[in-house]
Amino acid sequence: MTAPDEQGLDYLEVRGLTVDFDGFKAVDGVDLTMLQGQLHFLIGPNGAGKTTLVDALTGLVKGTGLATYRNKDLLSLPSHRIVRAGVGRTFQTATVFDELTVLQNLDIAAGIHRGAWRLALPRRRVPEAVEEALETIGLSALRDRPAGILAHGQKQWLEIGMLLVQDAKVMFLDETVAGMSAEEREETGDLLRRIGTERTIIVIEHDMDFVRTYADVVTVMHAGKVLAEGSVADIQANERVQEVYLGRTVVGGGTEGIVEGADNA
Ligand SMILES: Nc1ncnc2c1ncn2[C@@H]1O[C@H](COP(=O)(O)OP(=O)(O)OP(=O)(O)O)[C@@H](O)[C@H]1O
Repeated sequence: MTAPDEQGLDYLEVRGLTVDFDGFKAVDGVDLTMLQGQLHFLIGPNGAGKTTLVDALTGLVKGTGLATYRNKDLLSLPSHRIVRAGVGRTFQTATVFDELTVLQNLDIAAGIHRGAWRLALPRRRVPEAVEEALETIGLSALRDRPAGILAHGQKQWLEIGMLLVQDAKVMFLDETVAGMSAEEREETGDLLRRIGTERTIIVIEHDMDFVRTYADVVTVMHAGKVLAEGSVADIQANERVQEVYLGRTVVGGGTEGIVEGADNA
């Protein structure tokens, strides 16, 4: 098989990633390869270590092992250098500035690549990347409105827009569709597919309908470790995954369902 880089694809490689909180391994020897162009979902019961894994890869907690992106070892970089290396994330709770307009939020996010003195200069026109991001996230018409008036789903899209203008090539999205309407979920899934072709996107998700509809690859975590990885069908057929989610083995090992009863896991 040709290696991803030989095909000109970007990827993030994680080997033996461990996060130890005073002797408790919240992430315990995780190996993962996340490839550009695939929507990669990270699922698992509460406390499985999903957010801690992302925290370690984005410099918020200390991890050991290896995490390589474009020849950079993410585990040795402070969080602001990880952002500059092209790796960004959203949080479970939106972190937009409510009093600032949609445009100002994007402009500030775009500023991470400008020096401090240039950031202070007045801007004559909206940068192209910001215009493009507004269009992509579907908020052009609301550009001059304060972010505080946005609906829940729109705030999440603005956060994604902020990653776009930061030129994040790797995006970790933490429970992005939680609390969204069915329509907003569909729009979000379409948005992820559109921006995902040129990026490496990893979504932490509990909404199994969303996972089933949009995932190319699913990694299931349990107790800090990778329990299983594969397509949605592979994961649904995996008895260990069924046991973890439902606390029992499904009779007949049915493929439908594992995750059917697990939406609130
Ligand atoms: N700073 C910390 N100190 C000690 N333990 C922590 C810390 N942060 C997280 N943990 C523990 O690590 C484990 C993994 O937590 P984490 O939030 O990564 O799980 P998760 O899979 O993201 O869960 P959820 O789906 O509920 O967000 C949990 O047992 C949690 O209590």
